[in-house]
This record gives sequence, structure tokens and C-alpha cells, in this order.
Amino acid sequence: MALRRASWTVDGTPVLREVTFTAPAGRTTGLIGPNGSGKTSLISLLARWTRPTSGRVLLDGVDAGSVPLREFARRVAALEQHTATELDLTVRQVVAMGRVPHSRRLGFDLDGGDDPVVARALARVGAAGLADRHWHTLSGGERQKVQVARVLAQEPRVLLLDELANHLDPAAGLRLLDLVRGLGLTTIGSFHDLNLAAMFCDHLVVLHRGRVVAEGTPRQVLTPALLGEVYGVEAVVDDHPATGGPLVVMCGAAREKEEG
Ligand SMILES: Nc1ncnc2c1ncn2[C@@H]1O[C@H](COP(=O)(O)OP(=O)(O)OP(=O)(O)O)[C@@H](O)[C@H]1O
Repeated sequence: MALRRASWTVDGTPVLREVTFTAPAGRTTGLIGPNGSGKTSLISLLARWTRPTSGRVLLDGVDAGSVPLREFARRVAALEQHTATELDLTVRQVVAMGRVPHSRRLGFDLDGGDDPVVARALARVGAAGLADRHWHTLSGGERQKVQVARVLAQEPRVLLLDELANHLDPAAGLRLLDLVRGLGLTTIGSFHDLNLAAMFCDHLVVLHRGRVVAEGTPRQVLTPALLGEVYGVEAVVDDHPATGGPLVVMCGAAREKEEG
């Protein structure tokens, strides 16, 4: 999946500015950048929840907007940062929603009844025991796992993950990221935790005020100079003792510049 000079402007305010990058096929691309830099907005463009004001979103080399929606949903699955909390559905039904693009009938079996893909997806994220629970009774971390099961049930080729590690304890976050990486899909995810991004991504794209300001491997991108410029932090970048990749150690935040 790729963006070519994609911009998104809301009420005259540019949120994304001429963003261009290609997510390597079958690899994990991490979007990083400070609060408000445009990560969620970028995922929204890729997921077709919003349209670029100018520029293009490409899926397999063609304009993503020209791919019929059902076909698009068979190829691309997205995990939102905030999912509705008030759904009156069981967990199995939520995961079964991932099967909608594959259903031949109009409508679909909301119970996900005998669909083995639904059961398998729940088992893969360690949430089989939650299948009959009501969605609105789940904790934040349990919801996150169930949403991952939903996107797995969609059997996509491209995965878009906005803050996958949100709400998850360290072990649960690492397990889900391991699972996702092991799928070998083209994955694009946003991260606040730079060390998780470094561990799980082959490629990083750094956003700052809606622009791409750096791109490359975690080792190329995560430098003290870039972290200072983009995040306003003093940081040391060491070698991770387990992965051999970069390990970011925050030493302090520079004073915030006053607006105006
Ligand atoms: N629908 C909208 N209307 C107006 N402004 C918006 C809208 N969506 C996003 N923005 C603004 O665009 C900017 C980028 O927001 P976005 O949510 O993409 O950033 P982000 O990098 O995901 O931030 P965070 O790390 O805080 O989640 C922010 O200043 C936000 O207020």
C-alpha cells in the first residue's frame, strides 16, 4: 500500500501535507510521531474512512478509491484506536463482523455460528474463553484482543493498526505484536512506544506536523538528533540487548515552546 503526495485538509487546516511513502509488501511499517502529528489521520486515509483532499492512496498500484468497497474490505482490514463501547453484541458476533466481506449472502450470520475462521481467530489472540461474553462488559485490553480477532477473521492482505498496543499489558502487547508480525501481511501501524516500534517494525515513517520527516529502518530513523527535533526529548540510543536493534532511553524533555 502506498500514498502519493496525499494531503488532507479539514476546515482549511492542513492535517496531512503531501505524504508519500510505500509500505513494503509483507513487512511491518510503523508510523511514529508526536501527539497530533497525523498518524490516525493517515490510517484513516489508508482505510478509506476519509478521502485525501489531494494526492492518491494506492492499493496494489491502483487508486484505492476505485476498488469496489467489498473487494477493498477483503484485502484491507483496519483496527481503530477507539471502538464503540456500547455495542450490544457478543464477542463472537463482533469477530463475525470480520467475515462480512466474504459472505456470499446478503446479510450474514451474526452469530458467526459455525464459522471456523471466527473460532480460530479468537483462539489465536487468546480470547476463545470470551466468545459468549457481551462486548460492553469487556475490559479495555480484552476489547483490543477481540478487535484483533475481528481483523484476523477478515483474512486481509493488508492490516492497518492504530495503536495496537493501546490498553494492553506488556506481555499481551508483545504477544499480539508477535502474532501480527508472524502473519507476514503488509502491516501499517501507529506507535507511541518507540521501543515497541523498533522491535516490531521493518520500516519506520516519522510524521511531524502532518509531514513525513524521516523514513527508513529503525536503526536509520531512531537517532538522538531526530528524537530531539521531532519529539523535543533528550535521548540516548543504545543497542537492545535481546534484539540487537536500537534501544531508546529517554533522558528528559526539552522545555515546550510557548504557542503564538
Ligand atoms: N475531524 C477532524 N477535524 C478537525 N481536526 C482534526 C480532525 N481529525 C484530526 N484533526 C486534527 O489533526 C491533527 C492530527 O490528528 P491525528 O489524530 O491524526 O494525530 P495523531 O498523530 O494520531 O495524534 P495522537 O498521537 O495524539 O493520537 C490534530 O491536530 C487533530 O486535532
